[in-house]
Amino acid sequence: MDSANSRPFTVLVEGNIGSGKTTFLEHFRQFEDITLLTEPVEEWRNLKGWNLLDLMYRDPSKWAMTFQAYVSLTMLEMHRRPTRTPVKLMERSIFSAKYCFVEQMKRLGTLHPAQFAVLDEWFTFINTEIPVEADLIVYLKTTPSIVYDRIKKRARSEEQCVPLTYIEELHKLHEDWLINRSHADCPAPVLVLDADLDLSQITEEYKKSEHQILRKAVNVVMQ
Ligand SMILES: Cc1cc2cn([C@H]3C[C@H](O)[C@@H](CO)O3)c(=O)nc2[nH]1
Repeated sequence: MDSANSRPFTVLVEGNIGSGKTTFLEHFRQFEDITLLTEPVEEWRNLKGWNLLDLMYRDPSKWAMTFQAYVSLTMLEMHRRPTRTPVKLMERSIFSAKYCFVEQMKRLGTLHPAQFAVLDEWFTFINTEIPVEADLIVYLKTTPSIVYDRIKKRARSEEQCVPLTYIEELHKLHEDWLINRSHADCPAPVLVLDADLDLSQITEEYKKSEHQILRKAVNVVMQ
């Protein structure tokens, strides 16, 4: 692919906490035509020694702004990262930052309206000034109670205080964005996968998306 003037077919992998996004991306590590960009959680857990993820969950009102400002920066860096392969799979995006997590914290009041206004100005600037393309969104659709149990089993220490209601609200925001299509500035088609399936059955579900993603890779390479 001539990477000088064409860009990779970009797939955003979206879903609630514990919906299996990392597992989904790992399934595609077998293909050399695809670049995988996983969510930089380790950067959020250690920015110059500060665990912003932990600070945010322990005291959301104090740290939500700091955390979401840094998450958005890392997402923007991932959107802009040059990719030599015909296909790029990204875990989450500046769109889920805006429509799911920042929106959730605004509604919960852990982001003050003035803080939300600042983040929203950044999102508007990014949307108008910096081309963030998405060609397909893979939505790992889950049931809140199922991912809540997975979060408990996964036992990521910072998340153990997350209540089921938080997961339920995040689910509604994902559904609003990706099923009801309530936001116009992310027009990419959405492929919905049933991510409630457990690991033994989920590979079949992933194979459904392989065709859509790899076919695009072949098309891009053949151009
Ligand atoms: C774009 C974006 C991703 C993201 C993840 N998170 C949290 C949810 C999980 O507990 C952890 C890893 O996804 O980070 C968040 O609070 N805000 C976010 N915004």
